[in-house]
Amino acid sequence: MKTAYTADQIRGAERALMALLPEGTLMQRAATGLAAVCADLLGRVYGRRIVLLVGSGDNGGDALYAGERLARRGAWVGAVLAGSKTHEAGLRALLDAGGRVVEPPELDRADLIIDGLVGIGASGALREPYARLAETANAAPGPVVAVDVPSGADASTGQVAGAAVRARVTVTMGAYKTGLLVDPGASVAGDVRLIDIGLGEHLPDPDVAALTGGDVDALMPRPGAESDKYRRGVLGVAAGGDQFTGAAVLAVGGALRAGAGMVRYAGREGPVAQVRAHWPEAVVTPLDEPVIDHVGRVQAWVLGPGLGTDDWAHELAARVLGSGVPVLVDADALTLVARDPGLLRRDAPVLLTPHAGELARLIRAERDDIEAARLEHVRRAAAELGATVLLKGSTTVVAEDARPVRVNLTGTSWLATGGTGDVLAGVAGALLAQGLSCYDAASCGAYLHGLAGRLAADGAPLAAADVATAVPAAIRAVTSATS
Ligand SMILES: NC(=O)C1=CN([C@@H]2O[C@H](COP(=O)(O)OP(=O)(O)OC[C@H]3O[C@@H](n4cnc5c(N)ncnc54)[C@H](O)[C@@H]3O)[C@@H](O)[C@H]2O)[C@@H](O)CC1
Ligand SMILES: [K+]
Repeated sequence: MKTAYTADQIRGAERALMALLPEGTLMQRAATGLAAVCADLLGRVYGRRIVLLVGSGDNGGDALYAGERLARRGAWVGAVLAGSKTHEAGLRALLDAGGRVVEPPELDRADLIIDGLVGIGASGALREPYARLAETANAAPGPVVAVDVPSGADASTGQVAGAAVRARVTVTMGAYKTGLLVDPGASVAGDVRLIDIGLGEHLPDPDVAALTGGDVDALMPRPGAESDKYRRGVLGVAAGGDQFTGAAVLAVGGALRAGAGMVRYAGREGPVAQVRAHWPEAVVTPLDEPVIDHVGRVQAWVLGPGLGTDDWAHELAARVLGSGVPVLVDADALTLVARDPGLLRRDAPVLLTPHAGELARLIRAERDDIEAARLEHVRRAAAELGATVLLKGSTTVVAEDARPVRVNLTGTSWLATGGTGDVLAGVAGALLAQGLSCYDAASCGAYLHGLAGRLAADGAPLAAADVATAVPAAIRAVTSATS
């Protein structure tokens, strides 16, 4: 599990550790790690031009001491002092090592820029002159290495309220910060390298966590000698309408590839014909009326992709949510639930899988506000709706009351194409039917779906059906990486 923490949590751990160590030890550890990453990025240190952006706090101190180390290895190092004050001992160390104080135009001639403007001590949008320096660094030809977090991205939330440094690499101290795993912070952080400064045992329970392939492998249900198709998990899919027949095909396709023992599809005439034609493996029940009594036993339902939002769909949603098994609610069913929240009053677990627009309707918020503060809104939704919520997007996040938010790191922008959400619903639904909790089914489903997207895209456009096809390869990849 890759775990991440808020600024306050990191500060608490740092205080506990600092009490045990001579003053300045942690900053020296941080600077050593930072200088090593910079040297690695440069390839050759001697004779290279390195410009430090130095803010008034300890983030600037880290940059200055790393600059000292690089200057001792023969680099030309200049520091732009941006704050009203400067870490004095750090500046002295840099000057003693042959470094110098320079003006911002030097940024344009740098082979490497180190962003030590602000770290976990930042509050709010970058003020001047920091904001302007961040923009200048972004426009300069040399790569930027951010110290701890890219200045301008909130360490605790990943929110970017104004200008922010766009880093090639972020060297983060002691532990990942939440804002490095969640967009937009994650996308300005570049490649994140973690420097161990010894915080380990002082860290509390994480704020957010990201599954690794090994975690998914450990959570994935596997058939045993005693398994049969019923015991492996039967998923019901109530999706598709006469208008959107493809959603049903894609959701069933995702489910069939993710290990369900059986997929039962129930729907109207149009999608029934399509599902039958694509998936002879699925057990298909045409519905004349919106009832599910004759569909057969299922261990979980996927409800909603392409279903429509008319009275018929509402009645079917009420029947499915009235069943006693876990239900994944997606797409049109989210619209139905937003209109009629009473549908969610049930004892069995619910997993909601909205994108930002759908979540906006569910919790009466603005879509843009949700995109800007994904963690805050997904947590609020889980608490208010009493459900597990998977918020889709450039970083997919999964919230359930009182658990760390799970962040998915496997996605690719190529997945932003029609129908991939239907496949995700099928994959996560199949995991629910196999007995995973909503929290695990959602986060493993997002992981496998993202990885399948990467495998299917391989740097080129993909169609949603390709993602479903690649799900077994994604499962194999997590298994072979850990066996
Ligand atoms: N505390 C520790 O033990 C360690 C801290 N380390 C470094 O120290 C950093 C934290 O240092 P600090 O607590 O001094 O805080 P920072 O250096 O992150 O920032 C605080 C300074 O920035 C200014 N500031 C805050 N928000 C601003 C904004 N929006 N625009 C412009 N200026 C703003 C404040 O006035 C203050 O002077 C970490 O991110 C890390 O880089 C590392 O050296 C590891 C050890
Ligand atoms: K920084």
